[in-house]
Amino acid sequence: MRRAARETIYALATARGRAGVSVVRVSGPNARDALRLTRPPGGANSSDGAATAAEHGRLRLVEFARGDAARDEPPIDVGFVAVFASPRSFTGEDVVELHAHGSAAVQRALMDALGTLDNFRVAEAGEFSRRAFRNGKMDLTQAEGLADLLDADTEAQRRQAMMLSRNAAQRSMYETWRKELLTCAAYCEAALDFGEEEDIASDVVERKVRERVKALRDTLQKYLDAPARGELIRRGVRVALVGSPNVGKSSMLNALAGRDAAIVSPHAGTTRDVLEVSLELGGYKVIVSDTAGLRETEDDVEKLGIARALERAEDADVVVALADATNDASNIDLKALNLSKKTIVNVWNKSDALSDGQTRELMEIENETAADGYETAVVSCLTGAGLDGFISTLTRIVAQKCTIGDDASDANDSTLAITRSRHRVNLARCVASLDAAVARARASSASASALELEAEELKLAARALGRVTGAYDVEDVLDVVFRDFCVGK
Ligand SMILES: Nc1nc2c(ncn2[C@@H]2O[C@H](COP(=O)(O)OP(=O)(O)OP(=O)(O)O)[C@@H](O)[C@H]2O)c(=O)[nH]1
Ligand SMILES: [Mg+2]
Repeated sequence: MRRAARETIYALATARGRAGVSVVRVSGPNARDALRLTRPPGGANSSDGAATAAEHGRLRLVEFARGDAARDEPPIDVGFVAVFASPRSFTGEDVVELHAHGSAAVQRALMDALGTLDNFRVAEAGEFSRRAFRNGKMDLTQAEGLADLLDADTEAQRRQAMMLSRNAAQRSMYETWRKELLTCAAYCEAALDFGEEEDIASDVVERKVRERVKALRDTLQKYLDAPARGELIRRGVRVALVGSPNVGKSSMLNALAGRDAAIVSPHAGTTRDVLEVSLELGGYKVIVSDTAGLRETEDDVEKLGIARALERAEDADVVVALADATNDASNIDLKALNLSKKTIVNVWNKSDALSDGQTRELMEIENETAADGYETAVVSCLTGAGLDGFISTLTRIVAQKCTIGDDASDANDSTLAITRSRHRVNLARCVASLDAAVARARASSASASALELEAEELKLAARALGRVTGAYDVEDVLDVVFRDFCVGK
């Protein structure tokens, strides 16, 4: 999919379809040729200079025409043109932006006209950003941040993406760590160079390298062990609604979604498959799954549905275990499910149908389960009673999962260290190499070959970190990072 940057690329930078304005972006060595499609307002014969003398970054009012040959033809549209001279542009190349009216016909006519220019072709998805990366305008973590910003639905996603794309905060974390490792590797090599004097070698390695490597290893491990807040904010906190058939799981999904997303019926076993709804709670993205009711069954389709429900519960960050408040038998045995480490909320639904005696009994059970560390709620999806309380409990849990206690700087750090599985994999690789380095050092203290191997492991560890920002092995990761971009970005 990689094509030469010698070609000039163009694409619609704004969404396709009807809008007030749409922007076509052109980037590459011949980008200024796009100015040949522009002429001063009033036609070719009015005083010249609108296009060719365009000032860097300034919008100029122009007419768009089909090309040099058709100067006397009526214009395609009237709009603005802006020129960003290399290297002061998004891609680092010469960039020209054509701002026209946002209609399908104008967009098509402009794109067709650009297609007639020599060495021009339509951009591939993410190609502008890829060129920006190649020209050193951003590193991979910033490119990922930009992709996240384009995808951001919630406030927390937007904030995190801005931090990644603008401040290069993630890059500086990884670069600091990488430099530390390269420094340590350099000490090892320096010790090797003075190898004849064994004392110097062991002294340097012992004091400087080992302590520093161990400290860094522990720091990185801390980030790996910390809850994956950055990832959670990006992909959303997963909440699974599980319970016996007919307890009101689908009713709860509909109540949370504020619409009839799932079928509700008095027949036990109505929901067979997993149904997902995305919501925003407290500024965070939440994905709620309605699942098939759990019970013994001979029905093959229902069995499949139940298997999926259990899988969903295991994958979820929060499990909402629903039961029918009027029916003790509807409580599921949570211990039988593999839900260790999950946050569990016990919800008793249908509180509207409780007798006074049942209400008292339920309150006792509620107190017991709360004492066991579970969150609890008593609600009625039918009347809406208790739902506000339940939703604020859920919001609190979601916010806790996405943020961290009091130390704000620590919160930012641990949220930013890992925002994608790509980062996690490389961080884990780095820690593995550091462990290997420590093991080498321990196995044969300060012998020349051990030092050499130790330096090698440290460089491998540094390389794993470099992969995150794009300092190494760029070709392997480019397609992964840029594949999610749309055409025109
Ligand atoms: N009285 C009362 N009935 C409710 C309440 N919530 C749900 N129901 C009824 O309970 C029945 C089952 O509701 P569903 O939401 O379909 O239950 P479910 O847990 O999704 O059931 P399955 O998909 O079969 O597992 C329906 O007839 C609902 O109208 C409630 O709060 N009070
Ligand atoms: Mg259902």
